[in-house]
Amino acid sequence: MYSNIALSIGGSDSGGGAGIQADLRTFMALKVHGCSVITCVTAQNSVQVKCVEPLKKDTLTSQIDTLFSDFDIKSLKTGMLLNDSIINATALKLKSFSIPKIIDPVMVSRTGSKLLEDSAINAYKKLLLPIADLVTPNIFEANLLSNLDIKNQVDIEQSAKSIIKLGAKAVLIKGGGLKDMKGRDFYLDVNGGKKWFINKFINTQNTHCSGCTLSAAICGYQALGFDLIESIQKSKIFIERSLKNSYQIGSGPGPLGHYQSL
Ligand SMILES: Nc1ncnc2c1ncn2[C@@H]1O[C@H](COP(=O)(O)OP(=O)(O)OP(=O)(O)O)[C@@H](O)[C@H]1O
Ligand SMILES: Cc1ncc(CO)c(N)n1
Repeated sequence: MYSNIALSIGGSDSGGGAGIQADLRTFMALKVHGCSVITCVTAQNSVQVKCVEPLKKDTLTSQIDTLFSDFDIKSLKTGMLLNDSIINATALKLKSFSIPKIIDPVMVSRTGSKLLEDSAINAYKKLLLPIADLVTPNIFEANLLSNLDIKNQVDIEQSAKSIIKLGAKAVLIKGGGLKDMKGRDFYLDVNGGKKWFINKFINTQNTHCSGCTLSAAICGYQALGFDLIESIQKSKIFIERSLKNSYQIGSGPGPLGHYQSL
């Protein structure tokens, strides 16, 4: 029986750069069997998100139930959850699973489109952060979760403290959104454990869904049995290699090169 199984709960990116497609590629590169629960379908390429359609609540929950009734899923991550209703339904299901849960609070695409309705930020704070083993906001998302305007390293550490107060067991704030912080991510946990995880700056425009890839890699390494800190460490190596191997497929930022990573 093959038991290295991970689950991604998120949106489909028709361009194949982000969302479920990026997560499954990441799992595959780590030799983890990837399952997926689609929350919504996006019509997306490298320059725009043209339309978004959420799935019906029953279709969403049925995917989760069907997977857990048969597979021994070892870890899971969430990505694009779009609205209150999807966050509510997902949180209700996830509460009962005692596997590592990584919450990537996807809010806006690299091309600037909203992937989360404004009114749903509170649902993230109330329902998902309290059940998160790790939450992985970028700078923009950390600002919204902590009501700050992060400008530097000190602000990042302050924001992480606020996010822990919302109930997450650990937080990893990704520095990619600040000019001098690309590759530098700050980790803080509920026990006061803290660490800067740093990878080399890679000079590329092809960073479409570097965030999805990082959280999927952490989830994948946890499915392989590594603890959280080891999983983050390994994922930072994975992300650096994937950024080095990234490529352009349209006129905007291209995807990461997961396959060439190992
Ligand atoms: N140019 C870069 N060189 C090296 N590492 C980078 C670079 N840009 C981002 N990273 C790293 O990639 C990971 C993802 O960070 P980023 O801040 O880009 O996430 P994100 O904004 O959620 O991405 P996306 O919205 O595209 O999914 C982090 O570990 C970050 O440090
Ligand atoms: C479906 C989906 N999930 C996540 C992102 C984040 O970049 C995206 N652009 N699309």
